Amino acid sequence: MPLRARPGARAKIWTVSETSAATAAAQSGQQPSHAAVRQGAAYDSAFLRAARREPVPHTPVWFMRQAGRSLPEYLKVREGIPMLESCMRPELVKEITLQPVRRHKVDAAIFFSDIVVPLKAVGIDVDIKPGVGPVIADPIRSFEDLQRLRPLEPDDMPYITEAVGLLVDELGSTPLIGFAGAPFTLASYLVEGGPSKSHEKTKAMMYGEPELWAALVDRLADITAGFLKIQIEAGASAIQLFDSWVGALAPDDYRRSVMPASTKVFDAVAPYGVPRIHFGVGTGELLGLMGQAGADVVGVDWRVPLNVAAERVGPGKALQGNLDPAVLFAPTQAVETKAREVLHAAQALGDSGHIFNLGHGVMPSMDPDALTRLVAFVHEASAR
Ligand SMILES: Cc1c2[nH]c(c1CCC(=O)O)Cc1[nH]c(c(CCC(=O)O)c1C)Cc1[nH]c(c(CCC(=O)O)c1C)Cc1[nH]c(c(C)c1CCC(=O)O)C2
Repeated sequence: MPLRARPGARAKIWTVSETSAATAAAQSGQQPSHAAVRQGAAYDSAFLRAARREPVPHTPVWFMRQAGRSLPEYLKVREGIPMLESCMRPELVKEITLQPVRRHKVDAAIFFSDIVVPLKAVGIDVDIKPGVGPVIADPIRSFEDLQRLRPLEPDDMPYITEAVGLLVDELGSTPLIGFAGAPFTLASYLVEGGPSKSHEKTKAMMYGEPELWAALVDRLADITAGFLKIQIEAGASAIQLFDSWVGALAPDDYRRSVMPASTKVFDAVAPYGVPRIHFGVGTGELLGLMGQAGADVVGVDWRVPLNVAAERVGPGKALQGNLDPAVLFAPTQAVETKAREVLHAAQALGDSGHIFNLGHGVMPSMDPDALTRLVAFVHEASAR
């Protein structure tokens, strides 16, 4: 099916070379920054081309949570080192980020860190408990508590700048995806004090104390934007904003209470010209709004077929997804049948504009070989 382009759509935003950070800098009469020159090495990769909706030799593929516990080599290098400490060791971050690239031959690396790392950098007492997730010692529940959420300064995370720099040097033409947690998902951890299924305290604040809520997500937007800027300045050539838990909200509540903060994040990084991906779980009803918040690529979980997602998101944006992660536990032939269905549904986007991924992250108990086989299959089945 041909690309659908409507008048007034941002159809060309990633299709012209002047959107390259280096060229943009050159046109404004400035010397291209170090970051822009580094991004140039990955500029023509299948991943970045697909994100810009340009023709690709094959559908690019990477996996959320590709760096982590499904890999024995990860468990080995992490032995005895707490999660958050490992995020502050640049050589270790480099090694863990590269592990899935070496093993699976994925088309992009995702920076090994965590969405709570910038919260720790501004002084929040947070830990990541194995098998549980982020736990906050003193949850944020009042205006007074908000004072603890100071803005992130450019020099607050030298270990991130160093790790991204090491990685970009090593990755060459393979793009590095930087990421951050979106304001709603970070707010949920901060208000609940830890992982939550119902987000009850978070929603109670959102509905009951709208001014406090607005101030909270606005501060988080600044911290998130700061974390993304640090990664882009150091050489990340795309970013993904994870709003993992925002699927818990109805569209009107998303529009009123979350979208302004997420939009602020996307607007803050727009001048860099790197593709911006937005993802959440169970967000079928929010896909259009999440695109409107400022994403160039909308991540889709497995509950909505990509051709339906394309209709909901509208023209001018690429899609990422969306194989049910649990499919990886089935025999190879079933995995390939389901992966082919994803590729087929993506044809609604035309010959480009699709990045293959799982509908959520790799699970710790997954067989790494099944992931390696899936990458090869996607490359082969989508070769043009
Ligand atoms: C919600 C969320 C978090 N962290 C993240 C999200 C958004 C993505 C999503 O929806 O999955 C983002 C994240 N966390 C991690 C990455 C690294 C890059 C990658 O995707 O491979 C990324 C992108 C490493 C990690 N982050 C974490 C691990 C596991 C740490 C370990 O090895 O013990 C890794 C590799 C810890 C973590 N941190 C968080 C959770 C829920 C967990 C898992 C808790 C558990 O079940 O043990 C918060």
